[in-house]
Amino acid sequence: MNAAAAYAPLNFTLTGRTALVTGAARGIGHAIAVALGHCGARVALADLDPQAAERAAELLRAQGIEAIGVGVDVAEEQQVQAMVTQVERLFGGVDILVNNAGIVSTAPLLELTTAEWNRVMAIDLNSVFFCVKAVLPGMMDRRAGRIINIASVAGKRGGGLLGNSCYAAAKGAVIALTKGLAREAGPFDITVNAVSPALTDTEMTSVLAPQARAQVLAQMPLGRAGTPRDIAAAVCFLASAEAGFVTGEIMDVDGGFMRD
Ligand SMILES: NC(=O)C1=CN([C@@H]2O[C@H](COP(=O)(O)OP(=O)(O)OC[C@H]3O[C@@H](n4cnc5c(N)ncnc54)[C@H](O)[C@@H]3O)[C@@H](O)[C@H]2O)C=CC1
Ligand SMILES: CC(C)c1ccc(C(=O)O)c(O)c1O
Repeated sequence: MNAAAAYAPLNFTLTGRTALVTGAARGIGHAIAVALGHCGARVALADLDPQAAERAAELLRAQGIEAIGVGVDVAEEQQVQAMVTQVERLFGGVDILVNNAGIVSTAPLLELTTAEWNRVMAIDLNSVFFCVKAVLPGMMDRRAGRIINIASVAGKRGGGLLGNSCYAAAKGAVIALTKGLAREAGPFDITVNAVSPALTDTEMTSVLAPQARAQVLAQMPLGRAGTPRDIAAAVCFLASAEAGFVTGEIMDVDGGFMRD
C-alpha cells in the first residue's frame, strides 16, 4: 500500500449508492433505511402494505433523504421482480440489498400447521432467494454490490429457548445461504454478509411474555435488549466501501448472547 492510501481517512459514506431495504416500514428495517440514508444512499423502502411503505419513505424525505416506498410481498417472486424493476427505473441499479423482512413463529413444532411452516419459510427464507435473484445480475454486470441478510441468533443456536424451531430453521438456512452466496458472488467483487441480532425491541418482540424476555436478557452480558439502531450501525459498516474485504461473515450484534 502506498503512503497516500495508508493515510487516507476511512470513508463510510454511501453517496450515489442505491439501497433497497425490505420490511422497512417499521422496526429494524426502518432504522436500517434511515441509517443508510444518513450515510448518503438513495433508499427504496419495501414493505407488504404500500401505504405504510410510502409513509415510511416520507419520514426519510423529511430528513432530506432521497427515498421511495414500494409495496411488495417478498414471498411472491413476481412481486419481488416487479419491485426491483421499479427501483431500478426510479433510482438506477441496486448497489445495496438488505434482506430484512421477516416474521417469527413461536409455536412448538408439534403445534405448527404445515401452512404456518410454509409461510415462515416463504417470508424468512424464499424471499432472500427471490431478492438476490432479482438484483444479482445487475450487480455482476457492474462488478460491485453489497448484500446483507438479517439472520438471528435463533438461526445459530437452533432456537429452542423460545420454542421457535421453525423460525430457527429458516434463519439457519439464511446463514448457510449467506456463506454460499459469498463464494459465488466474490469473484464479481460483491460481498454477502449477515447481521445476527438477539432480542431487539420492535413490534415483533413486543409480544414476548415478560418471563421469556427476562430469560433471554439474562444470557446477554450487556444486560439490555438491542435497539434497531444497534443493528443499523452494523449494516452501514457492511454496506460501506471500507468493508470490501469482509464476506461470508455472520456478524453477531447481540449484546454478547452468543459468547461461550
Ligand atoms: N426483533 C428481534 O428481536 C429480532 C429480529 N430479527 C429479524 O430482524 C428482521 C426485522 O425484524 P423486526 O423489525 O423486529 O420485525 P417487525 O415485525 O417489527 O418488522 C418487520 C417488517 O417486515 C414487514 N414484512 C413482514 N412480512 C412481509 C412480507 N411478506 N413482505 C414484505 N414485508 C414484510 C412487516 O410489515 C414489517 O414492517 C426480521 O427478519 C427478524 O426475523 C432477528 C433477530 C431478533
Ligand atoms: C431474537 C429472539 C428474541 C430470540 C432470542 C433467543 C432465541 C433462542 O435462543 O432460542 C430465539 O429463538 C429467539 O428468537
